[in-house]
Amino acid sequence: METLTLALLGGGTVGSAFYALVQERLEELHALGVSPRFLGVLVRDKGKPRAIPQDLLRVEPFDLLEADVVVEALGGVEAPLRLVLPALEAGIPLITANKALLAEAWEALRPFAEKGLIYHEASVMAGTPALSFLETLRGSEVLELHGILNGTTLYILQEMEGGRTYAEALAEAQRLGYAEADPTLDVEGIDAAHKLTLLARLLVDPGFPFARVEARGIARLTPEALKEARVRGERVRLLASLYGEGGEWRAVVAPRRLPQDHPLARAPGNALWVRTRPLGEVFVTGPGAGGGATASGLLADLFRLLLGGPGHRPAPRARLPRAEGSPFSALE
Ligand SMILES: NC(=O)C1=CN([C@@H]2O[C@H](COP(=O)(O)OP(=O)(O)OC[C@H]3O[C@@H](n4cnc5c(N)ncnc54)[C@H](OP(=O)(O)O)[C@@H]3O)[C@@H](O)[C@H]2O)C=CC1
Ligand SMILES: N[C@@H](CC=O)C(=O)O
Repeated sequence: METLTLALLGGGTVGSAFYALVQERLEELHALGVSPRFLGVLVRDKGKPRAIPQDLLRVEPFDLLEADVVVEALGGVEAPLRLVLPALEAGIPLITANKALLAEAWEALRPFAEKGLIYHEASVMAGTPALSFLETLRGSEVLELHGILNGTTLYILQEMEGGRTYAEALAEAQRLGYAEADPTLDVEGIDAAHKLTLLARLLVDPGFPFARVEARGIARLTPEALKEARVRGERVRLLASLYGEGGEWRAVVAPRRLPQDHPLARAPGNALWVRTRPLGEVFVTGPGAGGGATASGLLADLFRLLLGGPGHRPAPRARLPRAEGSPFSALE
C-alpha cells in the first residue's frame, strides 16, 4: 500500500471535520491502495481546543512540496495563495473549499485549474453536488441558473420566518459553523457572489471576472418584508442568478421574491435550479455549510483524484446567452 501524504492548511470548522472524516473512512482509502498520512495541519493558535493531534499542528508554514496533495481550508485570499502557488507550480494537486481564493485570485490560479490540478467541489454548496452536477449539464446548454448558495443567509431567513430576530439567527449560524470568519461576507452577498463567479466560469466563460457580479445581501431586510411576501404567497431568498440580458451574461446576487411552490422556495437547504436546452429544468438541494457537510465535499474530491479524475476545469471557451431575463423579481 502506498502512503498518501496530505498537507492540511486550516484546522478550524472545515479542516478539523476533514481530518476526522479521513480517519473515519480509512478502510475505503485503503481499498484504493493508499494509506493517508498528515504531514501537518497549519493553524494560527496551537492552544485552541480541536480534535486534531497536537503533534500535527504547525503555526509556521511547512514544506508543502513534501505532500502528495494539499488540502486548503484556511479562508482568505493572500495567505492561502502564497502557500499553494509553489505546490501547484510543482504539479501537486490542490483540494480547496475556499471560494474567495478561487474567485479573487483567478489570474494566478486559472492555468492550474485548466490543467486539472484544482479540485473544489466543496467551494460551492459544500458536499452537495454543485460543480459535478453542473459538469454533467455540460451536455446541455444552460439558459439560466438560480441558486441559494449561502447557508448562513438561508438559515437566517428560515429562522426569521419562524419569528427569530436577525441578530439571534446570525449568532446561531455562527455557532453552527456556517458563517465565514467575517460574517459580513455572508450577509452582504459576497460569499454567494464568489460562488456564482465559480459557476459562471465552469459553465459560460472561463474568464468570468468576480467584479462582474452585482451583490446585495440581506442585512437590511426587515421582518415586515418577509411577512409581506408570505401574505402574497411568496418567499424571500438570497438568490445567486446567472441569466442573459442584452445579449450578455448578467450575474446578480440579491434577495428575490419566489412563488411559494417553486422548488427553490420549498428547498430546505442550499439549492440550484437550472434551465437548460435540450435537457429541460433540473434541480438539486442539500446542506451547503457546516464542518461535516464541507468535509464531505473535500473527501469526494480526494476520491475523485485517487480514481484518476481531473480537477474542476473551467468552460473551454466563452459563449453568449441564448435566452433573456430572470423570472424572479428582486426586493426593493
Ligand atoms: N464553514 C463552512 O461551512 C464552510 C467553509 N468553507 C470555506 O472553508 C474555509 C475554512 O472555513 P472554516 O473552517 O469555516 O474557517 P475557520 O475560521 O473555522 O478555520 C480556519 C482555519 O485556518 C486557520 N488559519 C486561518 N488563517 C491562517 C493563517 N494566515 N495562518 C495559519 N492558519 C490560519 C485557523 O487557525 P486557528 O484555528 O488557529 O484560528 C483555522 O484553523 C474558508 O475558505 C471557507 O470559506 C467552504 C464551505 C463551507
Ligand atoms: N459561509 C458559507 C459557508 C459555506 O460556503 C455559507 O454560509 O454558505
